[in-house]
Amino acid sequence: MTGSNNQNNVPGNLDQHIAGLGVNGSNNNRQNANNNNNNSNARGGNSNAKPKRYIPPHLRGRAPTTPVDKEAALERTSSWSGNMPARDRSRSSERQTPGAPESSAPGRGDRRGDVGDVRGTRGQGWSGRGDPIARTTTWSGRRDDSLGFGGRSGGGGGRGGPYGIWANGKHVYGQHNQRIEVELYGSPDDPERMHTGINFEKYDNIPVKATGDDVPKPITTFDEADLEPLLLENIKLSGYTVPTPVQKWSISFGTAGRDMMACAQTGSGKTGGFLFPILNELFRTGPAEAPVAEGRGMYRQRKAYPVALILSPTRELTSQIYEEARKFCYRSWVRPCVVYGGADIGSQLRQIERGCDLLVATPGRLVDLIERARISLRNIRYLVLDEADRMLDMGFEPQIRRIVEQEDMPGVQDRYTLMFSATFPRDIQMLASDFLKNYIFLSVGRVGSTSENITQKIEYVEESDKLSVLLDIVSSTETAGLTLVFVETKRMADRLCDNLVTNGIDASAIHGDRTQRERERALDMFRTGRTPVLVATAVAARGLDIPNVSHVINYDLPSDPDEYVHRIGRTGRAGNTGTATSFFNRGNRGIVRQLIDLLQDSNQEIPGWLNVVARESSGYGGRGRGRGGYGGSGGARNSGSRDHRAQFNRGDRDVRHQNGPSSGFSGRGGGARGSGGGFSNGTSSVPPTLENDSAHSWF
Ligand SMILES: Nc1ncnc2c1ncn2[C@@H]1O[C@H](COP(=O)(O)OP(=O)(O)OP(=O)(O)O)[C@@H](O)[C@H]1O
Repeated sequence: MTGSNNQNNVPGNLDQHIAGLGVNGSNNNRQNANNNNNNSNARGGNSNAKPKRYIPPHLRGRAPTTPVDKEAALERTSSWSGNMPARDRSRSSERQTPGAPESSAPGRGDRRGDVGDVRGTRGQGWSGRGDPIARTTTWSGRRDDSLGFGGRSGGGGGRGGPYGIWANGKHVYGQHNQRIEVELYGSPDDPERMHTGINFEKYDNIPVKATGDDVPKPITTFDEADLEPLLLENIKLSGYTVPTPVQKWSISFGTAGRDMMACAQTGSGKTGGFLFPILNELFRTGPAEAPVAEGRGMYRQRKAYPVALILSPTRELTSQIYEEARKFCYRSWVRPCVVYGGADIGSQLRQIERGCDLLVATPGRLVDLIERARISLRNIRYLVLDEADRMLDMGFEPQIRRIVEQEDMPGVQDRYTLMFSATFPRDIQMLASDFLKNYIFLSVGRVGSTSENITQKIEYVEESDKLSVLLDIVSSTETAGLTLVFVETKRMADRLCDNLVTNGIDASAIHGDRTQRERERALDMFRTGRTPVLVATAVAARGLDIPNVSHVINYDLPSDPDEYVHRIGRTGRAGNTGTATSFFNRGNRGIVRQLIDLLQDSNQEIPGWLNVVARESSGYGGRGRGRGGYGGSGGARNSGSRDHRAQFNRGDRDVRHQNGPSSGFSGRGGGARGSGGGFSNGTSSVPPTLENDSAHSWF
């Protein structure tokens, strides 16, 4: 695809090697990019010619919708989002080009404006997909608030509304509501809905290991799992027919009442992995006892007492988890709620007041609300740290300790704690143990490994050539779907986005310096295909689940291999396939060994030149890590560790053989190295053993 493809197996020392790769690659790439621009291809053209507009595959052939006045919609949005600063008008790509075809999928930003208008007419229901807070406000108008805010029972169920209640020790379901069902679950042909891909069933071939005392057996199917009927119904409405491995195990751990630390590959269903066991138990057991009222008079009821708390590191991921929770809480007594920074706190407070049983939050906003005495954690029975390794690294750990240890949350013995991530460095595992009791460590695939659904390419590209190569790639007709481009700095994200727009590519940018409104809008534009290229910083690296992302490009490679795993994991989700291309040059030598480990581990092709770089870069392995997990001159990948307790030889059991009849192992033998062949076929009779595993240098 690019000139740098020809550079494999170049002999010579590192500098010659790199210099040669850069020069040749750059010329070819420039040439290619220019050719592409002159040809005015699928995604762009030169700046003089009118660019042909790119239409993502899932929107092709659909009738354009009536254009809407987006600026007016944005203004309406301010009715709920408070005093947001004016949008940066320089992001020309995020405004619809006059006369350009409108996406048939209505943008969330536009619908959000409508929702803002609807808010004053509670109880009428709606079917848009706007702001979750505004939406909940509308829904929540049907609750019987006289019952207080402890989160036990709304009045909706009893009056034919969509809300369930808990009454006389029984779960009384709310009524079906077709509009809400369409809004929550979409329709089968909804382009914004994630469809499982051809490799979904192969998740069962991934080796699973659960270690700890008395590990219960996993469930095999949703139907046989003895799930609460309403949860089962909602799972089916969501289009899930078969549980993914992490769900099979976590549901059984939930039933057994065990804490867990679960590590499973990106896009393999970890959100359901923590929501299902929690909701199953909540649906079965009902709400907590009402807390003793605090304060007096009208202020008495203003504090919420959630029973489940899910903490996640970014606003967008928090919002996404909340959307997932809404699907599975439908018609139940459990009211999900969301709070995160950057959004209007007044709306969030009103939402909380109307009922808050399951709270999804970013740590900063939660601390704010605790300080305002609007949330108490004393009723918490379930605590989830999603992206747990991130939540416990240096940036978040003090806030997490404060929330979990220094407020009124029940202690570790009196709550269930669940931690999930695709990566779990050993040092963070050790730290995490402080928050868990007698937990089960679950690993689906190797800890910190990438999904084999992602084809990983490493291209040698000098800094000065990156833009040309990127233009070449995003302009290529081979590239279908949405493309997510990661850069290291916020400034670079803006600059690159502008460069792409100048070159006729419809792009938007997301990073921490943009207002929340701008961030959400950029994400909406991307999700709906109106700007099929999104330039992002690490803020979009973890957890985001956007259908049709077919290509992730590391314009700037991260220095942390775990960050690499999360970034490329935005594609190749739910059994779909995807491609990740990373630009590598001499500035990235610090990650070369870990990168090779990751590529080997998921049976990817390793360019010959990368091995040469690795050999000649020994000594770079320990540099530039963002946290303490990757030290050492050899640069051994710490995240490859399994359960860190194993080193103490405390009798942990390899329980992979309990994986159920439909499972089986990948047949990768002593790991993926050298075995070739993409996703394993599951027919091998040689499951990996502890001995095989320990042959890996990074265990
Ligand atoms: N059992 C299932 N059947 C069908 N689809 C599923 C199932 N479980 C999850 N999915 C879908 O798979 C996609 C990925 O799930 P999810 O976002 O939970 O992955 P994840 O493991 O948390 O990824 P990440 O590590 O990136 O956070 C989602 O679109 C989700 O709806």
